[in-house]
Amino acid sequence: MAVLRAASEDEAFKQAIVDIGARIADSLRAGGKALFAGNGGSAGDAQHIAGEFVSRLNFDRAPLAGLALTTDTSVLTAIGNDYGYADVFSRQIAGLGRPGDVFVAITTSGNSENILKAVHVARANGIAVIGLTGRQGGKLASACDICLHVPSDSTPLIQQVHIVAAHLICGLVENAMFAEEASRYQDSYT
Ligand SMILES: O=C(CO)[C@@H](O)[C@H](O)[C@H](O)[C@H](O)COP(=O)(O)O
Ligand SMILES: [Zn+2]
Repeated sequence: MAVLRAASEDEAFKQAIVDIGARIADSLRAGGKALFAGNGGSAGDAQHIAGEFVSRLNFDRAPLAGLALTTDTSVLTAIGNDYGYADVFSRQIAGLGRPGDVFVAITTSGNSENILKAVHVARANGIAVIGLTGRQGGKLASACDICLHVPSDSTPLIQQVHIVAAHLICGLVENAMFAEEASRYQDSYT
């Protein structure tokens, strides 16, 4: 896949993976949590990665505090119906987020309104913002603490690389937080 090859040769992309892994590990060590959100396929990615955090990725270890904001249909429909779809994530960030948490915003365009509102609320509440996006990153790009850009403008191709990057990030977090267990695991995440 040409986009994955281009990403793997892109120093900024690789550095962002390392920086994001370190940033999330720092937050979790300090008692924070990682909140994930996205629309459509990226909602699936948010859930997928939160699942790795709370359950496990590569080896048995204690659960990590990860939460997808895309899963509770009562919450999503109540907010969507009573306030509007643009508020479905921002209201959850306001209610569930705490200073020191990390919000992982997954948007291929970088311009989804509900994600941008959530980013705004996160920043206002002392929550670090990590963006997973595409080549340009839209309005998200300038609002992130760390932004991972996949060098493509195609939503499905960007998403395919997002999940590769998210697995790598999760592996780095796991390795950073559970060094002893990680030393017994064979595959390298460097
Ligand atoms: O999965 C796909 C396309 O692969 C779609 O469901 C896609 O996620 C949706 O069109 C999203 O609404 C796109 O939003 P975003 O990535 O621009 O924030
Ligand atoms: Zn898709």
